Amino acid sequence: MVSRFEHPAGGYKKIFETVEELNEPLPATVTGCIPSFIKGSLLRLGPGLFEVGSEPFYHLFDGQALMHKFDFSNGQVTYFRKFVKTDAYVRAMTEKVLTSSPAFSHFVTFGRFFTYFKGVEVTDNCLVNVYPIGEDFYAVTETNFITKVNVETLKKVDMCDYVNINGVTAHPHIEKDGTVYNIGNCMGKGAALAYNIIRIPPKQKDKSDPIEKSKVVVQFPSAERFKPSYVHSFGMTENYFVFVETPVKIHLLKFLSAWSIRGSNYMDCFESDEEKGTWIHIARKHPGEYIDYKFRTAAMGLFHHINCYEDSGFIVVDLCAWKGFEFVYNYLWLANLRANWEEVKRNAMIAPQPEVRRYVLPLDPYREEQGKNLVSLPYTTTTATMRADGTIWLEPEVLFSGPRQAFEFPQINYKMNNRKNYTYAYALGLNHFIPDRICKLNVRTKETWVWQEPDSYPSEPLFVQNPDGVDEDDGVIMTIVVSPGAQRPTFCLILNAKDLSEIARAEVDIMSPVTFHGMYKP
Ligand SMILES: CCCCCCCCCCCCCCCC(=O)OC/C=C(C)/C=C/C=C(C)/C=C/C1=C(C)CCCC1(C)C
Ligand SMILES: [Fe+2]
Repeated sequence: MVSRFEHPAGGYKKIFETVEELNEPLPATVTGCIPSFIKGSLLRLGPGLFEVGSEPFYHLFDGQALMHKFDFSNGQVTYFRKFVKTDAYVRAMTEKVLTSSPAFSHFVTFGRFFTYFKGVEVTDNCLVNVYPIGEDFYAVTETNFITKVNVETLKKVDMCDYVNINGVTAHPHIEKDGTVYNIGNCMGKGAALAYNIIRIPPKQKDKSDPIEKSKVVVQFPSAERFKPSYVHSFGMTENYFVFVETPVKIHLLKFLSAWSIRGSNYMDCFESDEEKGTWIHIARKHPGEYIDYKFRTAAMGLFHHINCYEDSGFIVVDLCAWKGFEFVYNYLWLANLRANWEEVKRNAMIAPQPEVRRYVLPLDPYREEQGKNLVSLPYTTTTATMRADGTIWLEPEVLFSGPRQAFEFPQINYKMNNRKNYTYAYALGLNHFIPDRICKLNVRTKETWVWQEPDSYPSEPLFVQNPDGVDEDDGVIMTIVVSPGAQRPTFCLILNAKDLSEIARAEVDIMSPVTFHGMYKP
């Protein structure tokens, strides 16, 4: 599952360049045969504006949110994109005029692009993901601001108006009835630091906005009094929430002062705890109740959970880990990503290394004597051992490991197998942080499949189930690929999820930048 390609021509630099939005959809050229069940839209978010006037943004996550849409109807495909008209975007466009003024000497990535809320400035630049709440769709980042969209920007919503939270992740779990669960930092407001799980109910019979009925269902305590960890996603089984508290910490003082110091960047708010390792917490879902088991493991970075499920008194937690305590975002400066290939490789040599891992958490950890492995699931080498101090030490099973070859931005057949003992995971392959292939992993046998083409840069692979299918991998993978040297450089690629063979592609004669996350809207 490692990359077959080197990228000496540096074509990947183009996916970190500014593009313009469109005024109307572009028709795409289709090759192959689009499956008849693909009738809907592929929606994706990412950065689209990487500078303001002559002043550049510096970090991958600073670019202004651009929403992409491929529409599928009767085998015909169109492509459309629009910047989300957030306050951050409007201010960037205003600054664009200002930067031509000689009085404007120093551009501040962070301070200038954050909007005020209750005395603290927080960004609404929703470049990370899009997901449904009730009958609406929201473009999101990781702060308290989410933006209602239908490609056009509809309205900005502040989650602080409804729940005690300082941000929510871009990775909620959504149940079959539309109930949304999410997690976010809760920085005090009279209480200790914590992480709150919130629940947004599904579409309401009385047509009211479900967001108004959002509730905190359970709270995880913070390992450190003044330094919460950065949280990007969480796990959810039938009956439990799983929260991995990594050593990447938000330094609160720096966080609060960052807004008032010119030249400060949100990357300055993070620091790594080199000693604490990783704490894994669980909580019961119905009713919400924190369970004070002290699961501990070695330091790791974590952005994306793959899947979590219960099996015979255990919780199985599969995730895309990054070894060690260093923050991977420190390697995602645009200067690093736009560097020449040899330098890109050199940077990735010293960065944390990726690994797909399985952890198993015993739900009854006190039944065995100290020092014995508590995990008795027959299909995994994972261990959990009670120690004298009452902590339970976890050792993972490695499901996939390739130095500097990440299996990241993972997806599963969420509809059929989320929260279940599943077999297949799909992901974007990162070659020294450059996205250059689509991967599939059988988490039981560790068998792998790859789709890859020279000088082509795909994005997160979304799984869409064949409605007539029975197997977990009866369906297609949809991804947006950018091939900068091609005549039609952007295309939506549809792969057979069984073996990652190509079914169809819909190409447009326009360049596109990188996208992070998105969804298929039937
Ligand atoms: C698609 C390919 C990209 C190419 C390179 C990728 C390399 C990736 C390597 C690891 C995986 C990383 C996954 C990251 C995925 C993602 O989508 O990240 C986007 C995250 C963003 C934009 C985060 C923004 C966070 C903000 C604004 C946080 C604000 C906050 C604080 C700084 C402290 C207090 C809380 C609050 C307000 C949330
Ligand atoms: Fe993410």
